Amino acid sequence: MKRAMIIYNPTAGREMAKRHLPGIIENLTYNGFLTIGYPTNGQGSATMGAREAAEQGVDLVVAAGGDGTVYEVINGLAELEYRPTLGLLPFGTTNDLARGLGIGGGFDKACHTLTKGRAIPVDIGKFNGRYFINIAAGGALTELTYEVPYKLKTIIGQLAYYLKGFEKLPHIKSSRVRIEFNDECFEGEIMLFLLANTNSVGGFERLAPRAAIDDGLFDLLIIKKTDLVRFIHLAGEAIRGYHINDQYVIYAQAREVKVSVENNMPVNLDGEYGGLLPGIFTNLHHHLYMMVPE
Ligand SMILES: Nc1ncnc2c1ncn2[C@@H]1O[C@H](COP(=O)(O)OP(=O)(O)OP(=O)(O)O)[C@@H](O)[C@H]1O
Repeated sequence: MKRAMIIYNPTAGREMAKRHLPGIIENLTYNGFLTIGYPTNGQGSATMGAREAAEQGVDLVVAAGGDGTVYEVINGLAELEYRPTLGLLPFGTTNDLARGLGIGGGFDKACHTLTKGRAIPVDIGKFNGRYFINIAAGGALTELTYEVPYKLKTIIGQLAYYLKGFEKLPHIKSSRVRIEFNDECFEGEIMLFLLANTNSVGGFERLAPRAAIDDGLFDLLIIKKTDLVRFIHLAGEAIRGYHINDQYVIYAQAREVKVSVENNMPVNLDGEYGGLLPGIFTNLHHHLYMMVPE
């Protein structure tokens, strides 16, 4: 029998993971997996669980939670020689990665993907010794995802992020950066930059139109300094995917991106705090195997 570990965050999203756990174990067991559940109990817990699973030679590690749980699991696996296949059960608030990979459509479908889907090689990103799989970002508003308390997300879901965004919007500032990618270099004031590994970022689905999780490249977006009105207008364009040709936007694809800053700038990795700039973002091509729908 193969072995699976379900690393579940009981506090993710509307706190549904615990309720579904017996059904998940039943489903995996019927499909030939000896399955154990691993509840997370705070920061770093999913990382430890994933490491433990790999050391035990488990075949499939399932991140059952939101993007933050996936991020922690990736960080547990990335530096190991033996890396089990990764599966997702999207129980979080936003579930960007799951949406980007077409995993969803209800609990039964997501479970079906774990046992009957395809295992594909996927890229992950590395930044100053940390790893991410969906997005890395810095600058205006990018810190809001890890500033929203999880209790608020449990009560009002994604609205909690929007409220925090509105609260911060009037105070956003530009930052001076130097961003090197391919043979190009941008130096100047920006509102934010973003590196995407899928086209599902922060609930937007057209932000990084060419992003693919297995192409060895990040989609890089740099939003240059604008006034608030223009910035809000750009956000509206981004929902429809019209932002790419805007004069304030630089859009490129790159395998490695180096970012230097004048003042310390925090980095958001998959919605979690990912340390401070400066640093280099590197795409690790086909570093993991993941279960995706057939
Ligand atoms: N038992 C726990 N109690 C409180 N926090 C926890 C617990 N287990 C994990 N965490 C924290 O939860 C965060 C990850 O949450 P996760 O991303 O899974 O859900 P979410 O925030 O609701 O969803 P999303 O990221 O998709 O919006 C991490 O910061 C992690 O440290």
